[in-house]
Amino acid sequence: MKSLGSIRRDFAPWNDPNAKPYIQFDNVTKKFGDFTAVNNLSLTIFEREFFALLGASGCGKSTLLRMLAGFEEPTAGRILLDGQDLRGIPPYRRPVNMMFQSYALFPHMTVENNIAFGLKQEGMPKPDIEKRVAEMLKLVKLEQFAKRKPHQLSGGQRQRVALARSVAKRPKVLLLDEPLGALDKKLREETQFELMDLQQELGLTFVVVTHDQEEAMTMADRIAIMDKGEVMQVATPAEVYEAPASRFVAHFVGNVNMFEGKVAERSANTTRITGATGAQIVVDNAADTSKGADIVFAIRPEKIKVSSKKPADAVNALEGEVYDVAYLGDMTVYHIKLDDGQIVRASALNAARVTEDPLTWNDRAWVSFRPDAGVVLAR
Ligand SMILES: Nc1ncnc2c1ncn2[C@@H]1O[C@H](COP(=O)(O)OP(=O)(O)OP(=O)(O)O)[C@@H](O)[C@H]1O
Repeated sequence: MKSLGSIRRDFAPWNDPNAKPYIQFDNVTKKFGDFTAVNNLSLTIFEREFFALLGASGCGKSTLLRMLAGFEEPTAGRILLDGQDLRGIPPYRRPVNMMFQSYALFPHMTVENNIAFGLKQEGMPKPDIEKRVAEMLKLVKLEQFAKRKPHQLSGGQRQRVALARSVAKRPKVLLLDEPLGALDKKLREETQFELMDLQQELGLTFVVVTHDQEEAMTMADRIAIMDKGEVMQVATPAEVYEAPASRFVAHFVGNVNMFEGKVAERSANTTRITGATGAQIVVDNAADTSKGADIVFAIRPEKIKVSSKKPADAVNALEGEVYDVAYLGDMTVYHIKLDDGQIVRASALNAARVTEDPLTWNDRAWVSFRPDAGVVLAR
């Protein structure tokens, strides 16, 4: 596959066969009574990685994090940190810290005392505490708020205090469970970038739990997509989006169109697929597709072009009718009902203010796409 790399150009230890994993989940199962929250899961995370656990509510992502922190023990399997089995090691003796949401700040304490709290408990000498707190305040850009109490701060500022408090002890690994959950969209996006900067500046390993795919895509080096206590795919955001391993992952992250059919013919480089109603498309060869096999071609909306006339040079062009148009400002989303009844979603960036070939409801339209614009998945 062509470069679907990490956002940090030179950081991809997972591709280096000699790189040693920092955190290892080794066939980990967690049961609560009869219920299996995490099912025989294996996963490796590297030092300095920003790793995201992404999944719907109840898929087991918090349970995984809590086992790493030491608040729960696995029912079976092992968790290793830097080669050491963590079983039996209490939370406070693990080089791991959990960042809780900002409402866990002490309301009666000033910002600086909130940040200093864990250091005092640890018995750090006073001058060292003062130095560390000053460093932390600078890091999260809250120097002028040191003497305020949490209720005198905005939501985003409180979040930064919570962050400063959790990194003050210099844990090697910081665990973040829905860290930006309490923030509104705009602030959330800003804070995502701040978190990424902070992680790089401190050289820490971050494991973040989120159910927000955009958040995971924005921040993480790699994402583990979870479902029902199992990992469905672990990959970079670009790989998860452009090369989803399964229909589940393709649907879970972003929008996707699925063309279902049987392999009609395979030539050197391409596979011809015939759909249920006889329409044919040509796609790049996928591994293991023999003639007659049931397959699905998954393609993202922005890879599909919509036009009023049949594009002369398109390998794949299917005709239909404009069913819906949604103008979103930066882009326009079309729903095209193909003549075989399938509805295709296509999105076009509104790069110019005025469109030359505007399409509207009930217009005849063509959708076209390249053979390499999507991925072939098993049905
Ligand atoms: N202490 C417990 N006792 C019994 N069941 C539990 C316990 N903790 C978690 N579970 C169950 O395990 C499953 C996974 O929970 P977990 O908190 O890991 O999910 P999650 O993916 O983090 O979901 P959410 O996004 O809603 O927090 C859920 O069905 C939950 O009800």
